[in-house]
Amino acid sequence: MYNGRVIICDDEVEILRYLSKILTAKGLDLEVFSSGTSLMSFLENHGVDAADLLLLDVRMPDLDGLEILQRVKKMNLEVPVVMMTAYASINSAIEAMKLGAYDYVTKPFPKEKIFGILEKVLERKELLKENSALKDELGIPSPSTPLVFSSESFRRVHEMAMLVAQSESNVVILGESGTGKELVASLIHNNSPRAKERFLTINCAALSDTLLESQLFGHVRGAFTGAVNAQKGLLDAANNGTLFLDEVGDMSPAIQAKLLRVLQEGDFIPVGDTKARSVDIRFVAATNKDLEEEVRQKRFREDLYFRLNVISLHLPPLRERGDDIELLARHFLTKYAARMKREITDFTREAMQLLTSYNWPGNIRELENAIERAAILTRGHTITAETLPVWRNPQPAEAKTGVSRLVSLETVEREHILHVLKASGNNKSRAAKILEIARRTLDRKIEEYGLEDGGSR
Ligand SMILES: Nc1ncnc2c1ncn2[C@@H]1O[C@H](COP(=O)(O)OP(=O)(O)OP(=O)(O)O)[C@@H](O)[C@H]1O
Repeated sequence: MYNGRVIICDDEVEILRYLSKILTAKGLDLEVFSSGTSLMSFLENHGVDAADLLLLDVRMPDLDGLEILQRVKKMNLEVPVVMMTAYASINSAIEAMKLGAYDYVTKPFPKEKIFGILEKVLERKELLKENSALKDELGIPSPSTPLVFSSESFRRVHEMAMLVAQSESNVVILGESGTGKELVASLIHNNSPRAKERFLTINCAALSDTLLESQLFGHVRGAFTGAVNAQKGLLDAANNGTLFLDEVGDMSPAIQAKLLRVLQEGDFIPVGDTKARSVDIRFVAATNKDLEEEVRQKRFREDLYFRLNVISLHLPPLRERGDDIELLARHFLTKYAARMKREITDFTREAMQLLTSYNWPGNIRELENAIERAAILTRGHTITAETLPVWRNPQPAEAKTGVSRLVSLETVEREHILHVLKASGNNKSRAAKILEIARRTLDRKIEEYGLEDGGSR
């Protein structure tokens, strides 16, 4: 018998029946969904609700398993995700592993396969518990990724960040998606007097209001439907340390008001509680929105803006960082070649030329994905231009919109959306942000232009 909780999502009723039968027989608690959208609305409102495993079908008509996996990762929901796939879609399973899935099973699978995974997952949970207790005792700071740069524009930001780190001031980091805002926030923390304390992060755009509120402030038992146990919030957990508020510009007015109290009074009240708790936290916030404009439009509170924005850092987009493209490309090549145990050591001149002449709307994250992909596709010791297919054609945003190519506005829009979707690893939330349109608008356009299957129409 096992002691745990599993969430299952599959549109095939037979599979749901089979899994429900074998898992409940082992004493597991289940939460069952027959469509991706119903699972997502549950996750948005309740998080993973202390589940130990999420079993997710890859192919579902309404919402693809891979898209759900990406959203789960973006929401920082801590649950191992196991993808269930038909043999024919094994490529999606491999893609899922790259996106951070814990494992995958091919249908039809014997029950021993699922039990084997469950045992590993439950054992891992125990280990993590011990581990985090140990880390708490020792106060070990989180390890940080090295910042790679040589450009003058980034050197100035780095210098400023190191200076700012010494102070106790709150900081706002501005910059396009994927420019390294979170990495710079961790650099500030790791070089600050709080370095031995925790650095915690939360993405304010990825969570529903209710979930964001309870993640930040915590809640008492029974505070709302589904709050089976009391839960400490991130403000409690980050006490004496640094809290990174990613996409702060997307915070609702109600949560902005509650957060302002923390900044002004140094205390907060968990959801459903009556007593305030004092905290001492340094806030680093990031956004790719124009916060001043948000304040002018009355979407972001001015008082909160002034409290957070004591110092602001502006991260330049990759296309304005000159030599950094080559340096970063080499850095990621070393990283992924080592990870794949492959001896790939260089780029052909043509490949490097493509990399340095591209405009990188998804910035460093896009570059990193591109190099990882190229390393997978490369057979020899050198990355060739052929492994960078996205850039073999001129970019729609630039060259294709020139007068020499007389096409309709619709064609340009379709191509550009497709290009940004690819560049963002098919992450629609990120693509919508790059395109500066609402996620709903993007969904509508994807449907309109038939881009769901990668635009093969
Ligand atoms: N200077 C750098 N050197 C090495 N890696 C970097 C650098 N800057 C960013 N990265 C890597 O690029 C990726 C994106 O960085 P990060 O998540 O910090 O960007 P972001 O601006 O916070 O993105 P978003 O706005 O989408 O949240 C990460 O994997 C990060 O490790």
